[in-house]
Amino acid sequence: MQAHSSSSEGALARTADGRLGALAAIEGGLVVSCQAQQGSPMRDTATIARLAASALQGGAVALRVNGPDDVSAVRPLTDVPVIGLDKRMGPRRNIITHTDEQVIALAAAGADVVAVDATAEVAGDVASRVRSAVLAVPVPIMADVSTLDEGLTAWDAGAAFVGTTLSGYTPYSRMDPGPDIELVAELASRGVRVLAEGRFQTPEQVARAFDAGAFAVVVGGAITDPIAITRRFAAATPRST
Ligand SMILES: CC(=O)N[C@H](C=O)[C@@H](O)[C@H](O)[C@H](O)COP(=O)(O)O
Repeated sequence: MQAHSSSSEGALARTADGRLGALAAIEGGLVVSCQAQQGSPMRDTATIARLAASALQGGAVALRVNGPDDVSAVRPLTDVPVIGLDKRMGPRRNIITHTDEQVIALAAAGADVVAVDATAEVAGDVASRVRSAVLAVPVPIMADVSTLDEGLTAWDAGAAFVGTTLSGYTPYSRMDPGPDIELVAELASRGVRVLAEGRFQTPEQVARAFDAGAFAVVVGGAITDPIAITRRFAAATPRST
């Protein structure tokens, strides 16, 4: 078993330019993902900014925001960390930031943390992809992974956070209807700083992720997607087919 603590120290050292606050600000809190896909009535930068402001009033300790335009709009609203990503269509519908150009654009737009796709499916060589992103910008990198192996590799390559974001979205990862708390526990037990993310629907699940060792929990659709929220309630009605 490799020691994984050295990457943690590396992440802290990399953020000693004043960004150390990002780690401390996120620890033990709720991060709210404020995103809307093309085709949604919510897909409008001003609307995303209002979602972000609402999440902040509700107690979010950080925000996760898609694309440089939305990051730029949300940045001036708050001092809490903004995790930027750039989600594109590709072999699957949710390819997260996968080039250094995207990483640099997000940091330039004001992201305090940049999330990258660290799945073998997209990155191929996960270690090289993460290392390259780490060297490209002076802000911490969050590696969005789908499996334990990807998470450990990304952490050893210098990611400041590993997100369970993509578990259930690669063909080889665990496909659970709910959040992958098992992956959170597996990563945390190896000393990885884990952001639990993906398919959280209830506060009880959030508490379970912290019990499993999560550094913080990211919730998206259950808070910020009125279409998905409506569907959940509509499905409980006699009219639902
Ligand atoms: C897989 C993928 O595309 N995830 C994206 C990553 O940023 C977002 O669409 C999710 O909303 C986010 O991860 C939060 O997850 P959830 O909305 O399930 O709470």
